[in-house]
Amino acid sequence: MELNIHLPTLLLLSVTINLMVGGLLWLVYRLRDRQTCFRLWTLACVTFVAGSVLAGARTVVDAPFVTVLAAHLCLGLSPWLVLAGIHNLLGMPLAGGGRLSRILFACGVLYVAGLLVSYAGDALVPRLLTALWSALVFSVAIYRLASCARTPRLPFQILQTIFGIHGILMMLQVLVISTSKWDLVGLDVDAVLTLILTHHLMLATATVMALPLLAFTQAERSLKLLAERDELTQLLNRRAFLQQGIAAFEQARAQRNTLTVLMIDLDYFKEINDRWGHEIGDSVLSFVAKIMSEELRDGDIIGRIGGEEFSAVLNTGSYKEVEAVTERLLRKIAERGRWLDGRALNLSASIGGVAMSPQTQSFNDMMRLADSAMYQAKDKGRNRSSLLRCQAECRAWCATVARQTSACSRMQTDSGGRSH
Ligand SMILES: Nc1nc2c(ncn2[C@@H]2O[C@H](COP(=O)(O)OP(=O)(O)OP(=O)(O)O)[C@@H](O)[C@H]2O)c(=O)[nH]1
Repeated sequence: MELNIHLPTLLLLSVTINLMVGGLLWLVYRLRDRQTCFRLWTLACVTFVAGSVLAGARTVVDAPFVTVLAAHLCLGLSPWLVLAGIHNLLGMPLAGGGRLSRILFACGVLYVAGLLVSYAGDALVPRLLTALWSALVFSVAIYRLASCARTPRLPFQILQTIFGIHGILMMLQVLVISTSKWDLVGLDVDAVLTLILTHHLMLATATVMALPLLAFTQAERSLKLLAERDELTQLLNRRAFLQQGIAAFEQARAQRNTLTVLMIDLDYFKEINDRWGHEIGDSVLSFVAKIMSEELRDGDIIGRIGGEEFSAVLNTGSYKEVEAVTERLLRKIAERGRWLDGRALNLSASIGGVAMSPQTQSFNDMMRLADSAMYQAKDKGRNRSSLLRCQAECRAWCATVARQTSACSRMQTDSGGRSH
């Protein structure tokens, strides 16, 4: 096999690109609140460049301590730094984080020990050790990226593909080096290793270029979460809840499906605040949010739409199902909220609910009806639910709510308030 790859040129190109991308990552690190992953990835570029330069100096310097040992330590450290950056970005601990981290650490110790023992002898052994170590680190990186199901998936898949090809190449290198001693298949070992090195350099460059893409999509995702979540309960905030509720309503109408809106309000919450303080009040709100998240289904939309007011959109219009859900919610709140943080709080809630019907022309109609049903539950003595049952009843409610709404806007106008 005739290969016309001019290795020094390729090395120079890879070193230049890694230096440029490393510089860019360092700049991002300085500009973006010093996010640690960017510093780790900058160091990964630097160690990769250092390793490549030191290994390349082999032809002019006869000092294996530098051109083999130091070079391979740098080349082995580089993928590990990439992995450490990914861990930092995804918020996972690298050290002390379970069995996989311990195995990786043990393999790292063996790898360094192996280099120390072999660097002065056959040059292929350190190469084999570094290839094995890199393949292991890439496999762990693939596993880590796969185990956190985040959206958008694309940057994760790009990196996983690069790491996958990289890992396969490294294992191929291990295979070629280990069989080279016996010359089993008559391979031109140097040519094949040069080919592998060429791809290795290109993939290493592709990796450092793909990392910022991953970091930026992660940052965008965090911002989106921040904008649509209620800080205290981590449920959807009012704006995001309404947005998702309207979308679910339109979709249900288009597909001739149905859904139910629930309005949940804590009873006598002001007394809890007044008696135990706002901090306890806050933990009560988090407690109710937790119960709702646990008791409702994954596809249901749950939000905190006001102080002590929660709302949910359920993917069902069945009175029986909704009744079972509200009974379960009321029971859990009362049972688990009897004592909270060592205090007798005796929590309860009132729930109003309405299913989609010809009378509910918009999601806002449903919210209004569920709200007035919830007030009916309060009027009837609290700690109960009030669900609008049939179309006739719903029609009557719609008329009442419409009268109340127009009376309210009349009152606002009469008292000098502005109606929009
Ligand atoms: N701790 C805490 N309290 C809040 C928050 N938002 C609103 N509140 C309080 O919630 C209370 C709501 O009181 P009300 O509207 O009178 O309702 P209630 O006491 O639950 O009475 P009913 O609903 O009629 O049973 C007020 O004291 C608000 O200060 C919050 O984020 N944290």
